[in-house]
Amino acid sequence: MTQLLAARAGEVTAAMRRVADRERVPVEEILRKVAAGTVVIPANKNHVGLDPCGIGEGLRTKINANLGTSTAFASIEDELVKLETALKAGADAVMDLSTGGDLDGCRRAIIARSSVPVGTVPIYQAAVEAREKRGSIVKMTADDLFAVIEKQAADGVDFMTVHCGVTMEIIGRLQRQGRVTDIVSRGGSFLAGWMLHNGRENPLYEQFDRLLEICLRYDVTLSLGDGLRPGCLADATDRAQIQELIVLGELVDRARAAGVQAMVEGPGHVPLDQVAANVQVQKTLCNGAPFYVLGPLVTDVAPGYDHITAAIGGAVAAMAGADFLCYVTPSEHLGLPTIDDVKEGVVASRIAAHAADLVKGVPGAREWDLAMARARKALDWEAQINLAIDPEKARAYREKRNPAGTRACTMCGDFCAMEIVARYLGAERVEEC
Ligand SMILES: C[C@H]1O[C@@H](n2cnc3c(N)ncnc32)[C@H](O)[C@@H]1O
Ligand SMILES: Cc1ncc(COP(=O)(O)O)c(N)n1
Ligand code: MET
Ligand code: SF4
Ligand SMILES: [Zn+2]
Repeated sequence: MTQLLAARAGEVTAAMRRVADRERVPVEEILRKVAAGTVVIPANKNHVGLDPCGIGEGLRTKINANLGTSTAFASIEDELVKLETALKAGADAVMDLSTGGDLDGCRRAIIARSSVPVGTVPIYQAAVEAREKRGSIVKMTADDLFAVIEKQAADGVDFMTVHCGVTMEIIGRLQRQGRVTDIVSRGGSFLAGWMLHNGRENPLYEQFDRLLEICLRYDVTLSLGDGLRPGCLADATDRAQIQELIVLGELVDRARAAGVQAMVEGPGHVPLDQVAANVQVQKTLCNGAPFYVLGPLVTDVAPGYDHITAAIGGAVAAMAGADFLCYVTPSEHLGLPTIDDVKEGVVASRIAAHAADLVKGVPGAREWDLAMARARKALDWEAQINLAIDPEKARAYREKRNPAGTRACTMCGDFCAMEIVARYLGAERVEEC
């Protein structure tokens, strides 16, 4: 039974109890929201060692770190170090997006070592294998694709990105309307290429029930992919993007009816003044399904700093109701991320999520900031470092720029505002400065 079917039957699962504990909300609320489909708990029955995590309405905003090999960098060991780095930095979920080397080995190693939910995009492996075995991606068969989905589900993948909304009709609309960057989704590009070359409809759309049957058996959560997301500000919120979202909304209904948990993926490159509208439209078209956004990146011109462009968009999106932020690292648009990029990406994304949680009334969010403010006022450096979102970085700065034992910091030195005011205003009031 899936979490969704259990919730609908009124059965509180161990995963629901754990999510309720972690979120500090009553388990009845989790049960009600899982039953309604506005919260998902991606938890494959075969993922041993998973600490269940809830994503959706009213819960802490979650963040995902993308990992995985590419053709140029195919070392599993490197990706396992990135996994450790992402977990230590506070990622709530990870995705294995490998396309190079031993794909089965990499995925299995990541699942075995990950306490957080693991996602994949099965069309990647299907495409890589079609090229190896049949000479080209377009020679992939629908059965090849479903065999990969079944294998990854059996391995314990908790959520899968499936670009079911890339249909012939929408590709036609995209071509007629014209775009600057056409299709930037990797999975979307594989499917569109396959469909146009073979003159056939998307098998993930055509055989959606076959997909649901697999997800039902393992309790894989569907992450309905945005194969037609905009790849630049100029293409944002266009007809193709919105029509795909309409289709994804219909598929959410079908997934729920079948007892399969579903969330929906969103953009991408979006100007700041369209971010909230994108979230609102997703929420209405998809009947409150959790929204999983890539960024959004609010400008196209900052390669090397796209963790920042994405954090700006992510904060606004989460404030408007997005539930799950996919990190973007400083190496986006430039190359496969390094270990340092993974850390920077996770922290930037967590800052965006927390900034939104502060104003969404998420339990515990304001208390964290208040504790930091009190530690700052008390010039309690140990507490400030421990409360920091990235304690390692905070400690390094404190040590680098202050002689040991300094009470204030070298920003103001002898003229520390906190110290001066404490003398005249605070409990430690003394004679004179
Ligand atoms: C959809 C998102 O996935 C990222 N992405 C794609 N493949 C990988 C990988 N192997 N490792 C990390 N990130 C990846 C892209 O950079 C994009 O931001
Ligand atoms: C939020 C989000 N969106 C999309 C993808 C898949 O990537 P792609 O569509 O490029 O295959 C992803 N992993 N996460
Ligand atoms: C397929 S990797 C590139 C993804 C691209 N940066 C995007 O915006 O979606
Ligand atoms: S990130 Fe690089 S490889 Fe991926 S679509 Fe953009 S240019 Fe191509
Ligand atoms: Zn991009």
